[in-house]
Amino acid sequence: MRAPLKIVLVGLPGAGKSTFGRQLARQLNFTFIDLDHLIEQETGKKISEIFEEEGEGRFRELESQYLSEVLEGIEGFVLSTGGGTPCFNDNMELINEKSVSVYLEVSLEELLRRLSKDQLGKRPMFAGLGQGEVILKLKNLLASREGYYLQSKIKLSGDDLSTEHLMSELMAYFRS
Ligand SMILES: Nc1ncnc2c1ncn2[C@@H]1O[C@H](COP(=O)(O)OP(=O)(O)O)[C@@H](O)[C@H]1O
Ligand SMILES: O=C(O)C1=C[C@@H](OP(=O)(O)O)[C@@H](O)[C@H](O)C1
Ligand SMILES: [Mg+2]
Repeated sequence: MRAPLKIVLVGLPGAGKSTFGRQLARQLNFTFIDLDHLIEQETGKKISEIFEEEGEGRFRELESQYLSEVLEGIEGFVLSTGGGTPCFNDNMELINEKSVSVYLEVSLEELLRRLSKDQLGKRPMFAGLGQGEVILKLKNLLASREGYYLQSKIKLSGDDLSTEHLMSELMAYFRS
């Protein structure tokens, strides 16, 4: 039987939720679920196509729907959310009711470095923006979203987070 533990990673785009989540799930021998990937699989559309063809509102509906399906379903998983997931509907409340939420807090400078190397076209939040506009967008997103992220049960700060670090924070959380 799997440990009855549900870990949900939140944070801005580029924080490493998808990358770190996969790594953590492998180490814990848990199921890994990436919410964006699940939505793409279930709808047969890329996230960018959903934004372009059906609008952000429809994406947020799908996001809330699949979030609650995952949280009500199996045990023993690491779920990487999208950067906006905690900030719409009652998603953050649900995440905290059902799981151990973890905020990956990464500096804006490091986020910018990572996203600049990435294909920004895949990320609708940054589509069509130049370098100067990406940093401004990140700042605005942080200002409007940080209040949700900070409701997480565990906060991991730093640009070089390791799974060992998260494991020790998780142990401390369960001991307290
Ligand atoms: N710890 C890290 N150090 C350096 N680059 C990273 C790290 N984690 C992720 N990245 C890179 O940053 C980009 C964004 O990572 P990703 O996991 O997609 O973030 P998120 O899912 O939070 O948006 C990717 O190109 C990824 O390879
Ligand atoms: O910040 C956002 O609103 C979004 C972040 C994306 O996920 P990542 O944080 O994994 O890039 C994805 O869910 C969608 O493009 C919207
Ligand atoms: Mg991701």
